[in-house]
Amino acid sequence: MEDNNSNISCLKSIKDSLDDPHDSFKSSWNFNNNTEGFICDFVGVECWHVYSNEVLKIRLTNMGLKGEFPRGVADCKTLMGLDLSNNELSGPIPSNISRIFQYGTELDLSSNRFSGNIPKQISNLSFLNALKLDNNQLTGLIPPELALLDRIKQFSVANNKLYGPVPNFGPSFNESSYAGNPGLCGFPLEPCINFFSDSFKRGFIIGYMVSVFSVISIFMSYCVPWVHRNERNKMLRQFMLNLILSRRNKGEHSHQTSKLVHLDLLHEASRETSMLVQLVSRMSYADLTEATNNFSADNIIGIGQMGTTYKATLPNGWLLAIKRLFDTQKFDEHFITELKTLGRLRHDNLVPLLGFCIESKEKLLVYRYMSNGNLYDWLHPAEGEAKFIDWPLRVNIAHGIARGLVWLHQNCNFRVVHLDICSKCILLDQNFEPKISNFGEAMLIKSNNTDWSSSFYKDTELWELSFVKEDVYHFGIVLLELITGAEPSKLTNSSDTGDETLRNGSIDLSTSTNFYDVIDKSLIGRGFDTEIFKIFSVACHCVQPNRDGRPTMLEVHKTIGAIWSQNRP
Ligand SMILES: Nc1ncnc2c1ncn2[C@@H]1O[C@H](COP(=O)(O)OP(=O)(O)OP(=O)(O)O)[C@@H](O)[C@H]1O
Repeated sequence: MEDNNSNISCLKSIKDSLDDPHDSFKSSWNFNNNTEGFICDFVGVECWHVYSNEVLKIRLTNMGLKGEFPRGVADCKTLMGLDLSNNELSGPIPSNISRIFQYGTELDLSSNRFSGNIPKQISNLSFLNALKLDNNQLTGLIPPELALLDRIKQFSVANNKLYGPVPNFGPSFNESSYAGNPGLCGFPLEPCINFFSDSFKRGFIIGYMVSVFSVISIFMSYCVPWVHRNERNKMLRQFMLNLILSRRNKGEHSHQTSKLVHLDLLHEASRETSMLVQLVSRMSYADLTEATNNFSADNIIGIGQMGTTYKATLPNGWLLAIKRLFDTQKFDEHFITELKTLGRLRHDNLVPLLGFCIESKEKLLVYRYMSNGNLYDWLHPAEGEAKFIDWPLRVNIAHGIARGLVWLHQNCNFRVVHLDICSKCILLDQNFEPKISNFGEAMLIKSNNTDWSSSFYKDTELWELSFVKEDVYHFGIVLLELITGAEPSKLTNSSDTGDETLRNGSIDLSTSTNFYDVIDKSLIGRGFDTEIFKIFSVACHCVQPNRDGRPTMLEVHKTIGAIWSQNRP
């Protein structure tokens, strides 16, 4: 009886909240009758059973209805389908949609005037198999969390004003689902790597950024004395050089300096927190506890410097890796940096950061699970472990890491330097595709940044030399590790202390014994020696002490790609 009453008050509330200029449904929704099942005769109402007041579907379509999303549907506890398409409804899609339409399987709000962002909470509608939001005025990013809707069969957001990457749904939808949103990218549309190649898209994004930062930049250009800015730049320049010099030592000074630079960046990044919340969903501690079997020791994948990583399984079968940070403030900065960098980046060669959780003292980062673990463990298997990756796979991995780094350095709307590339932070998915992880040391700037506090990053020479070439160096070490199978610490020492074998790329293969001394013995004589030597030469370029002489990641990526394709069909 209580359910019946709530269904009736649900329909009453919908009737009251909508403007029905052509009297398409209101006159038929007559609440004077009180017999069981009377609401089932209402126009657009379908019940579970004609003799009971339990609403199954509400279909009010093509009626010229005006008003906002009828939040009263929350009282229709048994509602599974809501079709309000082809009306003139406006305003936002409610952010508490997952409570309002808890058991919904079909939601059709297409061809209306709904505006604002698509709420990420839609991803909590776990029974949803049809979501139609096309032909509205929706803006912003499509929440990547929508990819968690594992029952979804129909999906359309065509003809809105959305931008950014499309969600990585398991079964992908075709282009028509996304058409008419000039800023969207990623399969089945143009790859996001070309996001800035189209002038319209560029205009769209830059317009957005410029509007946000123009006030700040105008103020800073005219009000901050030039001398002051110059001195500050000099100081920051010194910071960065110190940072690079001391980073190798991993000493206290390095930590202090990096902290100062990070604080500056965090200050800048904090302006965009609202956008980040759209990208990385906040997950509940209770759900994550359940998914890891109460953080059971059996679920531990590994223990790093910052915390313990657990394998987790969601009720829908999705596999996650959850990094539970040790309870110390020391890692707060890493935690935030990881969220603010990796959280907004989506690329095939970056590990997807799906969410985070902060509850009392707990800080957790949630990633997609990479079933082949990290590259380091494959190159340095424990005794008795039968792990081996052959040369073609190694080149493919190198090529993928380079591709990811090129994207970070040059091709996205944010320029990012990782600053901690190593074989441990290269994760491998089920196909051994490499995914860069661990962005806790990373730095990020907008590519059209005009903010004075970051103007030193616009000094291309400084940015390239201080940071980008640091990533190139670390990538070179990973390449050497792939070629030699040696521990990275050994390689770092060799190149820093002047081992000519590793520092000099111009080794003559026909005469040199050095090359064969250092190469991983298991790779020799399998038809790839010349190719290995060429990659070795690339690695030596990357690790040369003179930063100026190191190639860019774009050059490295092209060279590896060319070497790779020369010998393969
Ligand atoms: N998304 C993931 N999927 C599968 N395994 C992962 C994932 N993320 C991390 N791991 C594994 O969990 C372990 C711990 O990772 P973590 O990043 O904490 O430590 P690390 O890589 O040793 O780095 P550090 O010690 O610098 O923190 C590593 O063995 C790593 O391979």
